[in-house]
Amino acid sequence: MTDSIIPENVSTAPVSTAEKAKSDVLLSVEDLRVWFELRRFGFGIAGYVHAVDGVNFQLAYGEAIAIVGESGCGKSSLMRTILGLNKITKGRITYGGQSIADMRGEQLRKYRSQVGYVQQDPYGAMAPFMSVERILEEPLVINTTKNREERMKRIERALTEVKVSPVLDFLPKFPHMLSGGQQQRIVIARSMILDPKLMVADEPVSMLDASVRVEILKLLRSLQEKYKVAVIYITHDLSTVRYFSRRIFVMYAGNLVEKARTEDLLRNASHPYTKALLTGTSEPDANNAYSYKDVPPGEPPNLIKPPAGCRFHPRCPFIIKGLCDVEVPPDFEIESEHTAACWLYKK
Ligand SMILES: Nc1ncnc2c1ncn2[C@@H]1O[C@H](COP(=O)(O)OP(=O)(O)OP(=O)(O)O)[C@@H](O)[C@H]1O
Repeated sequence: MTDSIIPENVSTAPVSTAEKAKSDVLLSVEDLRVWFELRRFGFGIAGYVHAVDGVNFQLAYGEAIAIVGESGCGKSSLMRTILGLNKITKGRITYGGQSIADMRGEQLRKYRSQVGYVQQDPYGAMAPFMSVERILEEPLVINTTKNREERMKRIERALTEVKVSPVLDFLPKFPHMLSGGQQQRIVIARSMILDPKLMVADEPVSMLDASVRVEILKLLRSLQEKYKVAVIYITHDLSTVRYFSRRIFVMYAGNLVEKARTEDLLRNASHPYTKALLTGTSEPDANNAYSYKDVPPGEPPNLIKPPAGCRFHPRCPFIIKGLCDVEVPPDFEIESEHTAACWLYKK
């Protein structure tokens, strides 16, 4: 185990409630806003892209969640901010109780070593001139595993965990010599090699052949369960999350509009946008060829000037005029561990 910046006595057991005791919370995102400046040549700031705009959630030790939403809703901006790559405009992210914006030097290095990252494009994620051995050895060298023998043991263990075999055959290979699925296994091995407490997987299977997607998701799931690593799985594809995460957060135009346990969200989707997403999710059912699905028309809003009130109101078939187009809806409780930011659920 690498040096931890969080107390060692903290439980890594799977969680059962969303309202976690403080000591069970690994990551807390509080009223997070990430706005990107739009610059006009020579005339300063012309406006802001409100990519993440008031996001709140807590992630427990060892918990797997999915953040689902269509392209441009702010998923990657949220993920990059958690990784410390985007500046926080407002709000806070804490890890083990410490604000990541306040971390400096050694503390920041330790935080980064405890957060694994699996990208969408495995080939782009690896230096093409480095062998598998060097790709996996580099984080160990940077994070002061001085002993070469120890490094090799960890590399072999990581490759065995991601089911790449025979291990020794893969060590001298370069990324272009591997299939897409094998490349993603190496990226996963690299993300796990420092024994992270949190892994962020950004569309990890969307660039892979359909035949290997399930295998890679199952692998991530089994590593999550075995090592009790918390996972944030980011995807636009609702059909893949049901096999993966304990909770689903639905993101629309910079906001999390619905949060629920996976089975509750699929059984009792409440926000009109979630319903639309589910309607648009294809199931491998031959009868679908004969059915018509009524998906709400329109496009996601421009995040430079998002609509007032609920951001989904211009597309919503259930709009309450004078309310939805004026006031931002808070999270209303639908059932235990299930909220929807929609005025339809005001008591
Ligand atoms: N560095 C940046 N500067 C300016 N605007 C940005 C920047 N990064 C993202 N954006 C904008 O923020 C909004 C959200 O983008 P983001 O990539 O987070 O969405 P996404 O849901 O991950 O979409 P995708 O799946 O297509 O990557 C988009 O309008 C995007 O153009």
